[in-house]
Amino acid sequence: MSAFADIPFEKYHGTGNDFLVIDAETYVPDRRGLAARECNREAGVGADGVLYLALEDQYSPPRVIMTLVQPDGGTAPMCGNGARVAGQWAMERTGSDEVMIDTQSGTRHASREGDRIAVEMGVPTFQPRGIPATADGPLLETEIAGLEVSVVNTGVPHAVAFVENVPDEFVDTDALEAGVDRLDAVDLDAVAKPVRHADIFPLGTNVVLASPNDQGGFDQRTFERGVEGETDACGTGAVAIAAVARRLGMAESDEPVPISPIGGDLEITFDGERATLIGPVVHEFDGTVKSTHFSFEP
Ligand SMILES: N[C@@H](CCC[C@H](N)C(=O)O)C(=O)O
Repeated sequence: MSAFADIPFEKYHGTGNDFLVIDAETYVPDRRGLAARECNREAGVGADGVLYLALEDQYSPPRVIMTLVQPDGGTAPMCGNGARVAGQWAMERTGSDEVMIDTQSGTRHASREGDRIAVEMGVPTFQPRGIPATADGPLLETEIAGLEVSVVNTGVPHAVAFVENVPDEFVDTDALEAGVDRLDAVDLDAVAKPVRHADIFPLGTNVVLASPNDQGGFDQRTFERGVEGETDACGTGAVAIAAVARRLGMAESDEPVPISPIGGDLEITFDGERATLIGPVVHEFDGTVKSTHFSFEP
């Protein structure tokens, strides 16, 4: 018999979007409680979510079933950076340079591309039913809760705003005068929360700010649903920026789109409408956390 068993985890990040990875075979009696406690950056290890990964290495290529539990205790149907982490994790275990990742929003192919991991992300949808959003047609350059956004689902919903359209009341003008970039001067919490919770989105949305940069791509900031705050990167959000930029004629349709979140550099490529997310993954350290429930072992 043991109380509060030790649960092994591995800590990874993809361009700063960080996760505790727990083998799904490990008995975790309270996944919701563990995520709430251990994602907290003061009281716990600190992370943007907990990835439960189940490896099925009898297949070729190997498969991994991915479940993301977010700090609010809920699960998300997809996570682009989490899928890149899942790909790296499964490749480390199997020696394979490609794996299939089963997510709640579909099966995704991941491969090693030099020192980066690429995940095929499917076709972004602008149709309201697929967002989901209560609207008669695609929401493009539409004002929602005081912000002009274009809305797309890239596995999860994203409302994408270009920084020049953020109202001045949300921008720190002193910071601008001191030379801070407009994207960095935005009060993201203040501008994003009303959109994140707007009635038009029955399941809520993530909110992404994009700013054209010198590399022919976009700098990114993201307010994430489930984290309920800003993260250093968001893979589905990066794909959302690229998809919206192509749709609005702000990016070449045949060229890779470089996206730079706070935590590093990502690249989005398209095969027709099908997007692929490419970027680095880092295995940071390993450890154990306590289970949140008293547990009995035989
Ligand atoms: N960080 C993720 C997205 C995770 C899900 C999101 N917070 C949601 O609830 O929709 C990514 O890299 O895509």
